[in-house]
Amino acid sequence: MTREFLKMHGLGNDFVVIDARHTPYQPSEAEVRAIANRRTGVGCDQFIVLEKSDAPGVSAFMRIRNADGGEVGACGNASRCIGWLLMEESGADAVSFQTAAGVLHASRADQGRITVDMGPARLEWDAIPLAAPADTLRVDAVEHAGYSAPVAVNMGNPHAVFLVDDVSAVPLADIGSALEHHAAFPERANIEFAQVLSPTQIRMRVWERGAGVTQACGSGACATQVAAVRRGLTERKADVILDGGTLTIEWTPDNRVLMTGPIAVSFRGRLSAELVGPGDRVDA
Ligand SMILES: N[C@@H](CCC[C@H](N)C(=O)O)C(=O)O
Repeated sequence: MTREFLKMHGLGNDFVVIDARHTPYQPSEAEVRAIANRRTGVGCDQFIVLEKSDAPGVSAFMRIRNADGGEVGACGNASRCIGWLLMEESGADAVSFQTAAGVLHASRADQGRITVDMGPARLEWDAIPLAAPADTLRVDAVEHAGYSAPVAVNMGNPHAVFLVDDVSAVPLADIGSALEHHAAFPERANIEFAQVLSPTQIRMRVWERGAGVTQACGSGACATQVAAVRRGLTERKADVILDGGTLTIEWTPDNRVLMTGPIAVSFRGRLSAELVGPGDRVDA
């Protein structure tokens, strides 16, 4: 038998989710790329594997891989999806689970939405990480195609947020890759362009590391709200409007970043035999 998967998304940022809590599954980068391929595979922005965790007080471990196969520390939209799955399974209204970047806490919010405490925003240059010491409020070393001095924030993964006057004018697909791979970011970076509409509303577009332009990025929305508060542009709680919909983000005075938004299940399926090597098949 091949592996069963669940296709889920958060505001159009979509995931193939595999439950490997009983039968371990660690596909190679090439295998993840094949599954994520929208023409020949299932198609997704991120590939999520739910694994067993022996850590106290957590329900599972969430492993996150980008469409390019690389493993990363955070994915806000998938965290809401996994939080919801684990709560549905247990019947609880709150759950904790582990990621490579730390333990996350998810809970039910209004209108079927899910809140995830995405943990602290890291703002030190070497936590982003940047290649050299710099003020993360304006990283002057970064300049490309007329866009410069982003705010750098680590939300378990690296983000560079450019605050601009007109986000719709940004040629994101043309310049995203060069910024992701800028020499200032030794681990590459997720790139956000954001326009503050009011003290409680931001419009944001994203180029994700390892995935390109996506409909939404939860950790990117968190980084954007942190960046806007740091620049004195928004209140502590604001709506971040992405191409795929809206997330409410609150950066608390004790440095927790709370993200609230919807989740969706698209369909359940099985990976075809070509996408799963013989060694990774599961018993019927
Ligand atoms: N879509 C995600 C972020 C996924 C990881 C990111 N591309 C990275 O490389 O760090 C989100 O919703 O946060």
